[in-house]
Amino acid sequence: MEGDTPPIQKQGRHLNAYGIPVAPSKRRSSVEGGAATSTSGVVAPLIDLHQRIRVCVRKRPLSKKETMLGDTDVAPVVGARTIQVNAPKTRVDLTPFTEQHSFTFDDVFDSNSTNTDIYRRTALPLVEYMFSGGKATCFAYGQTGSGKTYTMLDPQHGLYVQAAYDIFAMLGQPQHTHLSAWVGFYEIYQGQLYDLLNQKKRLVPREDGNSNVVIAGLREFPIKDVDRLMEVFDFGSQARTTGRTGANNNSSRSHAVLQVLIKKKKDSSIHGKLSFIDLAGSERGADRGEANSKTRMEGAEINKSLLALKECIRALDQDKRHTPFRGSKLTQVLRDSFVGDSRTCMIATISPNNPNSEHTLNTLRYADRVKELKGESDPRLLAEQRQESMGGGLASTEKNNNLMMEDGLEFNERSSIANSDTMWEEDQAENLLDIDFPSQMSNNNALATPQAHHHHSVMDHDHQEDNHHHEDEDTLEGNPQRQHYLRRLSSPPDEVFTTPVEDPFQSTPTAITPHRHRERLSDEDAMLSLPPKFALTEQKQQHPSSTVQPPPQVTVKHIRDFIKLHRAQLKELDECIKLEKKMISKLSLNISSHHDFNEEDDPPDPEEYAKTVQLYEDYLNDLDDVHERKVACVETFGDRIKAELGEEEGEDTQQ
Ligand SMILES: Nc1ncnc2c1ncn2[C@@H]1O[C@H](COP(=O)(O)OP(=O)(O)OP(=O)(O)O)[C@@H](O)[C@H]1O
Repeated sequence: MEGDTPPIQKQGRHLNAYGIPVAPSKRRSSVEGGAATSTSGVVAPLIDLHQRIRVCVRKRPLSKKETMLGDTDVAPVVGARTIQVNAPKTRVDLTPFTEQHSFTFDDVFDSNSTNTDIYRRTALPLVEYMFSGGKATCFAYGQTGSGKTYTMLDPQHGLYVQAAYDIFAMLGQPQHTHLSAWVGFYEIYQGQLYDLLNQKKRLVPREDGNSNVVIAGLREFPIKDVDRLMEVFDFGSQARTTGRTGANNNSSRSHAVLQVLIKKKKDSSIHGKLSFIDLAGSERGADRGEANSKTRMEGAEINKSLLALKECIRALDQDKRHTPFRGSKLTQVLRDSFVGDSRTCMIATISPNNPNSEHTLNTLRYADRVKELKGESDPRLLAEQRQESMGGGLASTEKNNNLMMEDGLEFNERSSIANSDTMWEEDQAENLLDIDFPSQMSNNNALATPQAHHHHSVMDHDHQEDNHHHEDEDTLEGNPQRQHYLRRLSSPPDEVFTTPVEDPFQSTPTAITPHRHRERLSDEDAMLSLPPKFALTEQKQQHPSSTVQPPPQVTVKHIRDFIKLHRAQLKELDECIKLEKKMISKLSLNISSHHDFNEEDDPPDPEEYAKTVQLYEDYLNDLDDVHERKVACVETFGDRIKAELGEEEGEDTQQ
């Protein structure tokens, strides 16, 4: 496929992710950087697969149809971490030119990469993390038709199937015999949750007193092997909302969340959680084609939630104290998988053909905003490489994985990983989950459906929850009709599920207050954390502009830190304003270069006019992004000011 890439024209400009020209001398190619090239056999660098946030890109091959239409591949992978987009453009004098953009991510997978290659560097570390007692999320983001479902939920090779093989292999290990796997599958469509395993029953996300997200009414199933998981998954997939868009005849119009839980057999308390998310297509206006208003509304809702997701992960990557979870239902339900000691892996999927270059750029910019790596020489990447070359700092799991990859073992052979307990010792020491999840569970589902309880803060007040029932594991195991589970799945709940769930939180009063939780986070990040609640001395000062008590003790270091934060905030706003100025210049230059646009009597050249309108649309989309960035910045800083003044924080800040 790479051979199809058109040569970059001489007059082409090299731009960074945001379209700002980069001086040629500063460009780094994979060759310069010593990285492998994009052809088969590329070995991605041995980076830390256990970072809190990983952002990877997957490029799919050109489809037969695209090849027949003569489309070319304009997105060459130029290193294990860098991809370029050679966007075809036309100057105002109609001469064609190419805009070249470069992006660097934790991993870039070329079109010849298999789902297994991708699994090894994305979901496998999350599976292991889940067994260590953590919460993790793996999601695919990209334009409609770019391969999200193929990557995430393909019934043969999707990451979830590959993960399932490893999960069951690990459950078979002696140290895990006390654990069992459960699965739930739901979709988020137009801001509402629907259970894909229970006749699309409407679900309500709630939050318990310990900041755990509980999906009220979600039916979860104990899973014994991969076959059963696939059967359950197939059943749920058929219920998923799809539609036809201008870009894909079978487009996912909802976000699908496949939630795998590892529970302790003795009390069904949660040991670990891994969510696979196939996001709805990220198409923008032009893709909607002749779409009706329903499709447009779907598109607007999808865009809103994707924007919220981006801002949340970005806030986490930058260790911002304020994470705007309330921006959408998607981020509300993922909240507990993002806070605390969690792991997130995003796979941005792209279509490499020239007609999709603008969408590809949008996807890559989105991914770039989530985790802003500054080229292959980014200090974060170099630090990891240094660690590797010194032979230290890598989790033993990673070393094992890489050794195994070199050995060419299959992923299910890898599952018999030795010493997984010791591999995760360090993480277990830091694990917050023993506190996040109630430890004294009844025999029932921990996350799925607590009954109404005074510890819950309800996210969605619109709907009353239904009584939750769940399938008794022993009953199912001994059931001779097990192979007919599909029929039972579609039967009314009471036929199958006879054990009402007790409220797990009833017997476990709140173990930790949000306040205590916050204190723990503040240890992690002294700079952005709250000041130590001002409790160290008796000294009292009255702040002139506030009725609440100001900090009794403020150290010079504390003030310096605050000034630093203030400067950082101004810098961020300054960058936003610079970007906006560039955007304005680009658009106004285009308009003023067309004299006929100003002649009222003379209609402008329709082709040029259409290009300008397109430019205007791009400008608005970019403006929207920059505006969100400013809002996030101002809100975060506003929270910090409030905290300095000793005022109460908003709900979202209590992680
Ligand atoms: N890496 C790949 N190799 C081969 N075929 C692929 C690959 N990625 C995607 N495809 C094919 O491209 C088509 C579109 O992929 P898919 O349905 O996964 O896109 P999507 O991003 O999930 O779209 P939507 O958001 O509309 O649901 C499918 O026919 C799929 O089989």
